[in-house]
Amino acid sequence: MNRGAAITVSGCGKTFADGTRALAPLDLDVTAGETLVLLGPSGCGKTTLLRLIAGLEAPDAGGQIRFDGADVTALPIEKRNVGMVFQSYALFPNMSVIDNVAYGLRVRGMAKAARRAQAAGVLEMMRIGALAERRIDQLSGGQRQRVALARALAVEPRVILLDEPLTALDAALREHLRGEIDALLKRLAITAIYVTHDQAEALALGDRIVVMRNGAIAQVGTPRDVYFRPADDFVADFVGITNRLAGTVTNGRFETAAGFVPLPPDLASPAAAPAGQGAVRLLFRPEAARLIPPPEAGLVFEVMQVEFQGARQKVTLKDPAGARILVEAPADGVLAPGAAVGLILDPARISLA
Ligand SMILES: Nc1ncnc2c1ncn2[C@@H]1O[C@H](COP(=O)(O)OP(=O)(O)OP(=O)(O)O)[C@@H](O)[C@H]1O
Repeated sequence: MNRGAAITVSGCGKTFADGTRALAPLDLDVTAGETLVLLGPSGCGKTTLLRLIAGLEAPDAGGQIRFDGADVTALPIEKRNVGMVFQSYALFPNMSVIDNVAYGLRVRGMAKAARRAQAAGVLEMMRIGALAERRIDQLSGGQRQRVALARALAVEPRVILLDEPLTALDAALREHLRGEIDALLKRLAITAIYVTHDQAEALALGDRIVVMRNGAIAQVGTPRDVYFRPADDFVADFVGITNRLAGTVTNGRFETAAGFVPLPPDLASPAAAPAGQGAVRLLFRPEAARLIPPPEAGLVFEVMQVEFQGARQKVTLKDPAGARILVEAPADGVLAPGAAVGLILDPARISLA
């Protein structure tokens, strides 16, 4: 069963009263039931976009937001059937856990016994039933965030909006809760929009990721798209380490100082060539390359540095023009600085810029 709403954002920009332009007018389609992550550096407009979808903020004139086709632009948050979770929890500190979770149901006029039963069910689902009668100020950060999530889900929203919900927690707990949230959102098949500046969180949780920059959308894609086929340098650098080789595209091959790379058809066609032509750059991630013996390779590099990490090793390589790249390889082969190595690139994980 899919109980999530499809969301359409059309021409929604936001300029605040003081003249700050937080969002340029943008379009975005969120599929019913998906988890969409808004990823980007501080100040890029993620929270503003989330607040427009929530109904906590109105878009500039001309913007429109629809849930399952129905225009909700003029509706306040309480009429949109959305649940929200914030980094700061925003719980009532001196109320019990179960009263916090039942709060939204009380506001909707549900009778006491019924709302407590429904809240207790959600607490069980989140595996914090034992905390029902505790006060919020007696809970750990991770427990508070579970309560905040339970409260958002208790009203059975069709959309859940999460703004950096794990940022206040320590690394181990963050990763653990991330897994729980992921499983929960998939099980409920609710539409979720999740704001974060943490790329690992975005890659792990998102069905799709919207990478934002300066109030605009830089790229929308699956985690694999965004990671392996970043739309531009900004996306490539924001979402991990990227190698860049300078060269030219000729006859379906990328030619560079270290040799050549055969291009897959979608990159070799003239239509795929970056604007301007002439010199282009080939982009790939450290793990998209495999080391092989030089005679078998189109690309040959010199080993500069090897960092042994147990199962894997990080190898810094230099091409004849002096450009450096970083490759991650299994640690089974011993590499000596100064040696020549061949490189083969996974055609599905390279891009041109
Ligand atoms: N109420 C407001 N009045 C004026 N400017 C605002 C207001 N709210 C946000 N801004 C500005 O709009 C821009 C986008 O802010 P927003 O909070 O959406 O960014 P963000 O990507 O969520 O950043 P962060 O991760 O730091 O929360 C910023 O320059 C911010 O200072």
